[in-house]
Parts: sequence; C-alpha cells; structure tokens
Amino acid sequence: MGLLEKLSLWLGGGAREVSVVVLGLDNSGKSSLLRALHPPPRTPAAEEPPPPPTVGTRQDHFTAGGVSFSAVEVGGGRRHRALWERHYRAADALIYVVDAADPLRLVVSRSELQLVLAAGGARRVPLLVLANKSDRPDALHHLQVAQALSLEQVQGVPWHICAASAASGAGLAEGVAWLARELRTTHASRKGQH
Ligand SMILES: Nc1nc2c(ncn2[C@@H]2O[C@H](COP(=O)(O)OP(=O)(O)OP(=O)(O)O)[C@@H](O)[C@H]2O)c(=O)[nH]1
Ligand SMILES: [Mg+2]
Repeated sequence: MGLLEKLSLWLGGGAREVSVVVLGLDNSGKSSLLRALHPPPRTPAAEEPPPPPTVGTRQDHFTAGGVSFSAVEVGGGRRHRALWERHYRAADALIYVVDAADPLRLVVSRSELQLVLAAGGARRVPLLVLANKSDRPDALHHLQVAQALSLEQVQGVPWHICAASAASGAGLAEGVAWLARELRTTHASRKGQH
C-alpha cells in the first residue's frame, strides 16, 4: 500500500500505520529513543539497563500527533549499514539519529546520511534528525550538528532537526510532532493537486 492510500485510511479514521525507518551510527541512541517513545506506562529510563546493540533490524511502534508509526531500527554498526538503503527505500519517513556528544564521528555520520539519501533517488520522504544525548554537558548544539551534517545542502527533502535526549525524553515530542505534521501536510497538498 502506498503512502497516500495509508494516509487516506488514517485520516479517514482507518487504523493504519505509517512506516518510519530509524537510522544512525551505532551508539547514537536509536533503540533508546524508540524505548523512550513507547507510550506509558513504561519503566523509567534510569531503572532500565541500556539496550544491547541492535543486530540487523528491530521493529517497534509509537504514536505521535494522532499518527501510528511502525518503526524499523536498522543497526548502526558498520556491517549493518548495507541494509540502510533497502529499508530507507521502503519507508514513508526517516528518523536519523546523531550522538551530539560525539563530534569525532559526525563526519562519518554525514557521509552515511548522504549515501542513504542519494540511494533514495527521486523518492523524497520527510527527514527528522535527532541530535541525541543533549542531556550531556559536552553535547553540541543542534545547529552545530546541522552544520556538521551539511543539512542546508539537502534538497528536495523536507527536513527538521531538534535536540533530543532519550535519557530525559526532551525534544522527542517536538520532533515526532513535526514528522506527523509533515506527513499530514504532504498528504493534504497532494490531495489538493488532484
Ligand atoms: N546520556 C545519554 N545516553 C544515551 C542517550 N541515548 C542513548 N544513550 C546511551 O548510548 C548507548 C547506545 O544506545 P543505543 O540506544 O543502544 O544506540 P543504538 O543507536 O541503538 O546503537 P546500535 O543498535 O548499535 O546501532 C547506551 O549506553 C545508551 O544508554 C541519551 O539521550 N543520553
Ligand atoms: Mg540499537
């Protein structure tokens, strides 16, 4: 089923999920963010052990702005990155997670993001970048992360960046609300063209 059909069903009250792929280097915090997006009740982050590194892919679900998301996290370790493109091509939206407290890996993170966007070809789906670990005192400001990733050069893709913390939950609501809004707007404008 295509995005437009899914959104029609969802806007019309049908309970359908929009698929989002969650990418980013290993240790950036993808599993932790998805855990933090789980609806309550959930165990407070401080009481849970950190998630194990993701091997291959993991499925998850969350809801934001009235939209139900079916999320696929693809492991960020080097050997899993070959899987990113395939999952990106099948997704309705991309969440790209960056460890804002690890400036040395931003160059690698930028080139991996550029590769995956290029692999999408003409397919343009919304991109939400989460500058994660903003709770850490050494974390870069999200605008510095945007600059390091050269986001201003990303063309034809609606994108948004915000500071986030899987540890405290900060920034998550803002980020996913943007994504939900963006998907609704895209749907509404396309509908208006027909
Ligand atoms: N301080 C802090 N630590 C975090 C945050 N998010 C994740 N971490 C820690 O970062 C480490 C990696 O988190 P994961 O969620 O496993 O990272 P991942 O991106 O899923 O990694 P892979 O599955 O290997 O690709 C863990 O020790 C987490 O506890 C955050 O917002 N703040
Ligand atoms: Mg993981």
